[in-house]
Amino acid sequence: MRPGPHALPTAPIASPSHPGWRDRLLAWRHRLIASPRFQRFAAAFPLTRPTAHRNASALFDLCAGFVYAQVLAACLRLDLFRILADGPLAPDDLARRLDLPPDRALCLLRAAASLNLVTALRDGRFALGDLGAALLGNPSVAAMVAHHAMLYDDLRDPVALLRGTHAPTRLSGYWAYAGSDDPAGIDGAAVESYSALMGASQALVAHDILDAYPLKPHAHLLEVGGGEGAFAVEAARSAPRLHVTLFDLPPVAARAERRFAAEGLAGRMTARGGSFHEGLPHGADAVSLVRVIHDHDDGPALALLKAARAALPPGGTLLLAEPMAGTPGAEPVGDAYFGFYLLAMGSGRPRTPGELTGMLREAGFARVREHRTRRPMLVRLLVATAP
Ligand SMILES: CC(C)=CCC/C(C)=C/CC/C(C)=C/C=C/C(C)=C/C=C/C=C(C)/C=C/C=C(C)/C=C/C=C(C)/C=C/CC(C)(C)O
Ligand SMILES: C[S@@+](CC[C@H](N)C(=O)[O-])C[C@H]1O[C@@H](n2cnc3c(N)ncnc32)[C@H](O)[C@@H]1O
Repeated sequence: MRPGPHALPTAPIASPSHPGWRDRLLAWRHRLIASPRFQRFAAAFPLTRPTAHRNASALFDLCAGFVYAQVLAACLRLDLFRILADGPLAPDDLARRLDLPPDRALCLLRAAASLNLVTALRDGRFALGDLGAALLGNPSVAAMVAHHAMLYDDLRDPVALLRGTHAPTRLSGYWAYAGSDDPAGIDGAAVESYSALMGASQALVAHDILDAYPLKPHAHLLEVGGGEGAFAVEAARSAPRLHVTLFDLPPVAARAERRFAAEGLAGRMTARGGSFHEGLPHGADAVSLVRVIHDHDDGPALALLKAARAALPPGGTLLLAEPMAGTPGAEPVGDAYFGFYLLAMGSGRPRTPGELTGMLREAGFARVREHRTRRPMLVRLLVATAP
């Protein structure tokens, strides 16, 4: 387990012995909301009823979220959405296809319908729901849900995880490079599973990044921590004159190399193996870090940004793309999901665009701008220029 908590940027805090009027107002509001009498009143009074119901519902969802996630996991394991892809089916037919007793199948179908994963039709049959249909188009999400079994185990005692007293986590074993003293020495078997998961899920983010920042103006991209090369391949396809060098741990780079050959792109794409903690190859006019910086604690993350700066010529461009903390409308994705995910992994943390901008400046980049992506929940993009 990693040592103590990270130092975080601090904001001025009102002294608890002299609370300001805002603190007193907040304390009064919280006492009121905590009062069972007020809760009963607010749930009945027409002007407060909608907010009271919304809050009660939000709190219930927080209590029950892990059950909802297991309903989803069961649907995916039983292949329910693919079974329904050809059209609605009666519960008995579904029970047979799912290999479940009829009453258990109905239990799952009703649960899935309540979560908009499937739809209960008036004639008693069940059809795909909007969310189930969306999942069919994103097979990598199903792979993510399956691998969450490890995260479930690691979150069994969240306080031990926070205190650093947890036994070694399953995710820290899965992500072999997390906390490794010799990442370049990691063997092929240790990278196979996470590389395949990342390769599949890169489809979720690659187009969003390339649409937000077209690479056509560049001659040579160094794709750092590029995994099996899904982003690198999309980048090369989006800019037909672009040369791409992918840099990753040796066994991962070997997987990417095979992919470039299979895609017929070996002429302008190469993969190099090594550890980026030892520096980066020079010669590219753009460097990309896709879902890489958040894996690393502040010291190594800053060192990597400095290595990227050193690898670029004056005017060169750095693309930093990953899910970020504090994303408006998706705060729980960055701060809760990735915050705890990376805690379980034992390395890194999600950072706000402001924190990353500060690190990029400290690493020597001159201009940092955010380019809006289509789905900031999944990936945001900072583009920095080397002076
Ligand atoms: C048809 C008509 C007329 C109207 C329909 C109404 C309408 C507009 C409906 C919308 C339908 C639609 C297009 C829906 C689309 C939904 C999509 C695209 C959903 C996408 C969901 C994506 C999800 C849930 C992604 C999940 C990603 C996860 C869990 C990622 C995890 C990543 C990890 C663990 C990464 C680890 C890497 C590390 C270690 C942190 O570095
Ligand atoms: C979370 S994955 C992201 C992969 C890919 N960029 C994506 O978005 O799918 C992080 C990548 O960084 C690579 N990596 C981790 N430590 C590394 C190191 N010290 N040197 C080079 N690559 C490393 C991993 O092998 C992995 O492919």
